[in-house]
Amino acid sequence: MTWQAGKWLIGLYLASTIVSAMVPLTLAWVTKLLLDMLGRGETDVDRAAILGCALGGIGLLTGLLPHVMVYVNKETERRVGLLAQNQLFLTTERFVGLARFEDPEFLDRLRLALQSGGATPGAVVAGVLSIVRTAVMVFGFLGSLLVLSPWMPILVLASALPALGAQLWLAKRRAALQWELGPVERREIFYRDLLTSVQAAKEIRLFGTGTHLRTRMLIERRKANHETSRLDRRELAVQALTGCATALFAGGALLWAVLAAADGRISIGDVSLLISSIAGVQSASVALLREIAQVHQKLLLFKHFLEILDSEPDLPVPSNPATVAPLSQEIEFRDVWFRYSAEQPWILRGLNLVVPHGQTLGLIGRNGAGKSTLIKLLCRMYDPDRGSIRWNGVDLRKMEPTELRERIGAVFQDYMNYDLSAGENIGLGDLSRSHDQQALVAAATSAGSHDLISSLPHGYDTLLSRIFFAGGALGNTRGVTLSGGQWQRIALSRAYMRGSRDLLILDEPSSGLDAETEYEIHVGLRKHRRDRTSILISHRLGAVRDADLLVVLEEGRIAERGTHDELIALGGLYARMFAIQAKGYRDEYSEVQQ
Ligand SMILES: Nc1ncnc2c1ncn2[C@@H]1O[C@H](COP(=O)(O)OP(=O)(O)OP(=O)(O)O)[C@@H](O)[C@H]1O
Repeated sequence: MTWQAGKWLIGLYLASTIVSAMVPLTLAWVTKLLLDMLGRGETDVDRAAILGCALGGIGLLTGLLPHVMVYVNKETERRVGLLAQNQLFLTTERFVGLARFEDPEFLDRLRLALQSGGATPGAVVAGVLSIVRTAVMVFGFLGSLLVLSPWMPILVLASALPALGAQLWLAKRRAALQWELGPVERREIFYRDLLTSVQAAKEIRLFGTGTHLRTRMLIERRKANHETSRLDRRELAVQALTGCATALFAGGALLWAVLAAADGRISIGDVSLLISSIAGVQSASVALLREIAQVHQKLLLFKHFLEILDSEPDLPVPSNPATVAPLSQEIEFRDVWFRYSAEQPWILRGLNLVVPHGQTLGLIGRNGAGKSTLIKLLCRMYDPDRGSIRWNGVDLRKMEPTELRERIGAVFQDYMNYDLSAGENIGLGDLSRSHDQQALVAAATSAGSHDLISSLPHGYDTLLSRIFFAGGALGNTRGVTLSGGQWQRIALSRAYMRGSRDLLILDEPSSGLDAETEYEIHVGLRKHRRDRTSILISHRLGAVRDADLLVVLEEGRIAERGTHDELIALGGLYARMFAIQAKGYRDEYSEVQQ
């Protein structure tokens, strides 16, 4: 990935790494040669000038190289970050179902992948190169020490081994801790987002829950802090121990050098070389150990990124998927059983239902009966656990979900409000026509939102947002805030952008609409539905009564089915619910009359 991000960057980084690794060692040797020359009282001006120039060059490189390396490192991280982010979101786009996004473990992994994926490949390459650089330095200095005394490099290496073991253990613990703290940190983020989101601000103020939510957020933060500071303390203890060992070793070596120089066994230049080498080895090995541990930890975290990239598709699609033909026959639910997970109860229990092409199905039932679930299965957001759903007789499992959804227009109960312009909000329904003004106006007119949009300050270009400025040609113009029912009409317009699709699904399309608008929309819908297949869910029975087939769901089973008149004649749940709603309207009407 890093190679893809920029080959020349890697080349430049590698070159500066090797040169910077040679700098301290060269400096130590040039200094030794200069001191020895001065010690011998030599007056070779040319040699002194060469050594002086070498020192100047080393100084220049010492000043310049770190900045070049920081720049190259940051540039690599930026480029790799972009690539990694793209790959991660491409992969999540390939999860065509919903189950993954309702799985806490997946969400924890995704968060870590987002955190580590962007920076890790670049950081690992930088870390590995830095390891190479420090290793070159360490071995160069060890070589210098070998010239002075054969046992000194062995002692240095032996003293570094326990520190390496401890650093690797700490790195593993850190990576594990980040995984363990995933749920804690996600809950903290949840409270933090609540406390700063405009959607939650109203309720939080009304119910006075701000302090309560802030306390909960801080509890999560404290839990995370407690664990991380425990690990930091362990790291401190390890570093203190290794620091003491290093200082003892350096002191001993220095003492030996001074005594050896006093005996005339080594020169002043050798003492200088030994001091530089010991300091060089020790600082380089501290850096080396830290880099090894950090790269190790980053690779452990990067595992989450790779696991997401390698995940199996959430909804299996055959290698040769069936083409999704225009709906010409029927949609059939054949003995469909479904539950959201093995630990949860059955939501649909052996459902058998046929919706013939060109007809309208009205779905009715109490809260939690399974109506929206049935719709989600029909859009192949999940697969049934048992039984099958068939489109023109072909099992949806044999189809590519994205191709199936191309044939469906839908408004879900929990539709989205996008902080985009009114036109964009509607255009998202069909990106291929999102710039077709006529199509946008036609969809908005069918859903009763054209007059509303026309009355906005910039018509279809008006930004519908409380949290952004319009930007572009409209500069710092504030967005417009719509009411709940107005948003619902925009969502309905979005579905109408796909109005020519084979199947139109509307889950509670009019729950927030005023009576007049609801009436207009239903008249429009009736016209639109003619000769088209549609499924309508509504608790307002007046809105679905003229459907070709009404189905009452009760605890995941079909309790009643028939036309409005048949169900009224049956005198069951539908008839009772209809009577209660009709009575409510009649009572209110007679109160108004009196
Ligand atoms: N993503 C989900 N994960 C787990 N359970 C779910 C999920 N979505 C819905 N359920 C459960 O499935 C049951 C049926 O929900 P569904 O939304 O299909 O009901 P509904 O008939 O549309 O209800 P309503 O009229 O209130 O909209 C409910 O008990 C609900 O708790």
